[in-house]
Amino acid sequence: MSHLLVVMGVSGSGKSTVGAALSQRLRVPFADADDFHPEPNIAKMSRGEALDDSDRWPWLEEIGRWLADHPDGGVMSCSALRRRYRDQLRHHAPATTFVLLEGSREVIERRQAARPGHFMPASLLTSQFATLEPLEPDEDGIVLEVDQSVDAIVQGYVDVVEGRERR
Ligand SMILES: Nc1ncnc2c1ncn2[C@@H]1O[C@H](COP(=O)(O)OP(=O)(O)OP(=O)(O)O)[C@@H](O)[C@H]1O
Ligand SMILES: O=C(O)[C@H](O)[C@@H](O)[C@H](O)[C@H](O)CO
Repeated sequence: MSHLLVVMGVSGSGKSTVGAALSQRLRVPFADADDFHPEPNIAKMSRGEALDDSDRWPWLEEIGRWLADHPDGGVMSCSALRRRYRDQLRHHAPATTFVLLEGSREVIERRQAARPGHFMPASLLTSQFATLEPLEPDEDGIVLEVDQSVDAIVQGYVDVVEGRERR
């Protein structure tokens, strides 16, 4: 079975950390959507301004192309906060599974505060939570709670997928 995943969620939910760990466990390539942002997007977030749909559109096109280029499997860490962003990615790569890292504002805020030197200011967390649209029933998705170790989150993914295969 091939694993083509987008690890999604708000800033600080652990997308980069969990995405890298999942790619190792599944032995598939990893990429981080943060590395695909054009410079003006990084500058905007660094100023404490949230990205809007028009900032995200060309960036999501790049992410979609990466997914389409990895039909045999891959893990991409990408916020993918809105349903229409996920639709845009699925347009490029329909087989993508979205893994939502879900956590309380309290836990995620604490982790962001403890993370040194990242361009994303903690002040944007309110807009990140406000923008996040949960996975809908017709989306291929898995929700994992972030308030556990990275190994436990990875194992949670494996357990869900193995459970699906047995059915
Ligand atoms: N399960 C976990 N347990 C403890 N700490 C974690 C866990 N997952 C991530 N962290 C830590 O929380 C911080 C945020 O994680 P990470 O940078 O992976 O989030 P992110 O969603 O990729 O953020 P961003 O989108 O802003 O880049 C990091 O310092 C990371 O080491
Ligand atoms: O859609 C968004 O608002 C962006 O992707 C942000 O979430 C950042 O890229 C990232 O999470 C930085 O920390």
